[in-house]
Amino acid sequence: MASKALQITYTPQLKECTIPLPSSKSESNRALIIQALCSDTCELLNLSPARDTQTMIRLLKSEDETLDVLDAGTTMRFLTAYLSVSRKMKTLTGTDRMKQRPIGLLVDALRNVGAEIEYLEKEGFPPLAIKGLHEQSNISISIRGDVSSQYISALLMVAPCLPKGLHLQLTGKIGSRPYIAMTLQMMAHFGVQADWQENEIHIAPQAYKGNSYTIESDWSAASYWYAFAALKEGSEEIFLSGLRKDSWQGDNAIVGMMHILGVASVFQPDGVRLIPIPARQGEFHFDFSDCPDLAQTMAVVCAAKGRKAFFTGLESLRIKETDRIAALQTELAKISARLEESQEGQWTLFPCENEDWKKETLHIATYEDHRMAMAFAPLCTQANLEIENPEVVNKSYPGFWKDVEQAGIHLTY
Ligand SMILES: O=C(O)C1=C[C@@H](OP(=O)(O)O)[C@@H](O)[C@H](O)C1
Ligand SMILES: C=C(OP(=O)(O)O)C(=O)O
Repeated sequence: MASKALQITYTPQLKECTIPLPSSKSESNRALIIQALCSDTCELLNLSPARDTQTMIRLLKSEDETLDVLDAGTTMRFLTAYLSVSRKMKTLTGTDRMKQRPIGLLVDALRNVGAEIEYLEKEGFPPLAIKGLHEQSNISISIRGDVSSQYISALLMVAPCLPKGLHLQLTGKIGSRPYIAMTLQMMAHFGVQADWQENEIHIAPQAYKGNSYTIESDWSAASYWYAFAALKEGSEEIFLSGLRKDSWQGDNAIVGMMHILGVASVFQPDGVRLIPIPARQGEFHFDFSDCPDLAQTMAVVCAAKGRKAFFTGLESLRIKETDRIAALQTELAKISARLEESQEGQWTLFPCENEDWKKETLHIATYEDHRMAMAFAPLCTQANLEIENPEVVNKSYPGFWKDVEQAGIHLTY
């Protein structure tokens, strides 16, 4: 859906500001599935305003035969497992892009457990017809760990509700590992124990227990504010509310990454203060295997700060909201920066070669990917910007542009 582009005025120095941040869509979508599987009352506080979470809330209540997840990966994957065990006959569909995002490994795993699921268009991809699980066939199954951790989280959340429980063997490299840990931590909070030893996770049949849970602010959303802090001039502080030092979200890895790029984090009981410090010298190595959603933020900051960096762990980026590698390469070229693969899995970020791009308005395409819009927005500290389809941010952070205005940045729609 094309909309008018958003003009962002060049603003090198931001106002001192407090950014409320949305709460985590990853935590919210897990909490909602657990609540749906729990027969006691679960009180969920501070659920995310993200479209992905609002879609999950709506679809869990829906009586419709066809459920449309739009572009929400976790909603698609978690509902596939949830509907299978709750014996609901539903069709699950999504956007054109969702129909290109693979789901075969999860469907195979659920079929191995005994679920009946059919592909309605292309083998291995949504839309799916879910017919439910009548009798559990296998207790022990294996699944690759290197494609999407969301398949694993989906299986884990339904595992205690299976008549015989589940023994899951993860094969190959495990990507996005903190998201798996988050799933198990949230399950433990609602009374379900799991045993995770190396590549094997065992969950006995057991019931979720009612509890209340307050969702933390979203660390992936926080990363864009770290980027503003790293690129702006002046000593004004940015305060990010609702973030915890002992977070369950792996994207709090942004704290360490940005420390070497010149942003210190001071934790307070109600959030974190971002304070400018001198950046470390030299070239940087960043591994995004555990935190793929930070790759776009870091690529833009390294490019604009003129820092050459070596990136690994980008494998999953090609199957997200867009092919994020291709999107990054195209947009970084507009600021004379490059992201190139030197050997398989090893990427080099060559920073901006010149500053010519700062002289004119920089047009950024967003590829129906919220993270492209938010990762490039901090470049308004360097040049006038124009962001295509700014409403893409609604997927995870509907208040993003309002928060940008709070930082003293002028927007024109
Ligand atoms: O489980 C989750 O909440 C998520 C897991 C990650 O996906 P992958 O496991 O596919 O890398 C991440 O990129 C996504 O934004 C959210
Ligand atoms: C990859 C993402 O989301 P999902 O896979 O849940 O669509 C994301 O939010 O960056």
